[in-house]
Amino acid sequence: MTILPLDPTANPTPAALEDFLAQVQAAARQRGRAQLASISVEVEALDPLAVLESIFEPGERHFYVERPAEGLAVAGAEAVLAFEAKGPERFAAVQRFIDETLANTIAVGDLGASLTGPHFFAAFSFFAETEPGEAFAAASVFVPRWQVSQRAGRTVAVANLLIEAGSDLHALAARVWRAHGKFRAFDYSTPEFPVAAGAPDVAATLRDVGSDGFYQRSVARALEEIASGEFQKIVLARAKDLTAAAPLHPLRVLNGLRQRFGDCYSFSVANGRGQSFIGASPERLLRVQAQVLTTEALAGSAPRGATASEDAAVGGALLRSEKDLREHRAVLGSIVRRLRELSLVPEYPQRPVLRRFANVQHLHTPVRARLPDDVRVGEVLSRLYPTPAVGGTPRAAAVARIREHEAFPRGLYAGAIGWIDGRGDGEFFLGLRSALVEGATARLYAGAGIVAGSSPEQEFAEAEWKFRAMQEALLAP
Ligand SMILES: C=C(O[C@@H]1C=C(C(=O)O)C=C[C@H]1O)C(=O)O
Repeated sequence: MTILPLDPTANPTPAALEDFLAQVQAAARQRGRAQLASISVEVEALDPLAVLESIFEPGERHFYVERPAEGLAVAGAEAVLAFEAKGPERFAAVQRFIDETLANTIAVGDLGASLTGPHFFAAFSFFAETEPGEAFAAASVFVPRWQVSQRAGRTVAVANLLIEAGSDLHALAARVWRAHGKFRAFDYSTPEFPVAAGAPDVAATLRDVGSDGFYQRSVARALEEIASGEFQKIVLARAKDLTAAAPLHPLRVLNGLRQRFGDCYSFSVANGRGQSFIGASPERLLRVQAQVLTTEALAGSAPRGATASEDAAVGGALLRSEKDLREHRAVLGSIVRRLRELSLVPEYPQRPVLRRFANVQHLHTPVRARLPDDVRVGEVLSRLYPTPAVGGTPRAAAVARIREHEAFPRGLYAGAIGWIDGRGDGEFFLGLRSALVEGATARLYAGAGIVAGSSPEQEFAEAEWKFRAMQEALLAP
């Protein structure tokens, strides 16, 4: 990425903007290929979710993620550039697309702050190949036309444009200028959306995907495979289909999720064809910031207690549960081993602690490592993913059985979702506690890790606590 030492706020006129675009166009002519121009400007406080909601159209592509506990929210919409890949090399293919694009990117603005410059929003499905008719490709990445983000109360608006040798700069400058004016004094009014506002949707139906007892039978079969030594751990999920009386608005559902799950990643990824994958995920896959990698093991689960003493007792039992500690160690051990394969030196505490969310509590161990300059986020992703938190151990043997034990294709459920920026920093979370929303229907997903000692009924119940977050958010007024 080339950074031009121009301050777009020092001389904020359409002519200055056109001048900058002319420099980018000169580079496009010289290099013989289109250049990405990226303009970042700090603006007055905006709520990125409200901005996205006010321009929401089911047919437009978008990416949204918010983690209120960290003061982080990012929205990006409309694709300037997009790329898809599949197969085992999909992480490398996406990283190559990003590197090539950045080699042809010219940016201006306050690029010292975080969440400035172009962001590549990416979603990787759980399996390296998808099935016909699925909503998302096995790997998809896009650069949005505009992006609004907030971190620690500071809001940045980014406009991205593709400039070709023959682009009409005057028209492009006028468009950015109009968008800039809009973000300076944002009008939050929202278009009409046919949602039954106010009353809870009593007409909604919710039913399990797969026949009665399918999940419990799958868990029983997986336990036999574990006993025969095929693998030690496998994650098996359930799905439920919800049909509402009126179309569901994914971003309004998100507003409920972010309020209730401040410590989770509340997200929405829209494919531009009317389907949005949304959720409130508790689990970071990785974050890379200034060459420091942060990841975590999150495995071993219990419900929340109704009173403080019941909650403490349930949490205490989880911290001592031999089965949950074994499950947790399998996840941690695999993360540590895979990071060492990249010659990293992971640091982590000896014992897990509890992480509590509104509906469920988990065993948690944070992991950190310094990342050498030449190791890219895509490389770490391809090494770490899928972690045994969503796949199993040993990885290949467990993952090979998942599809036959589950009644539906996973799509982005348990997938890797996040972004890589122009500095090579990035953040990815797992697509858990999630649903695929389309019109008035939604498919909800939740699963659990199966190890020796698991019981089919208990794992069914564990998924049920996890479903609760999305179920309540979707059915809320
Ligand atoms: C598989 C899911 O969650 C994962 C499985 C967990 C477990 O089995 O204890 C805990 C957290 C997640 O890593 C899910 O939410 O669908």
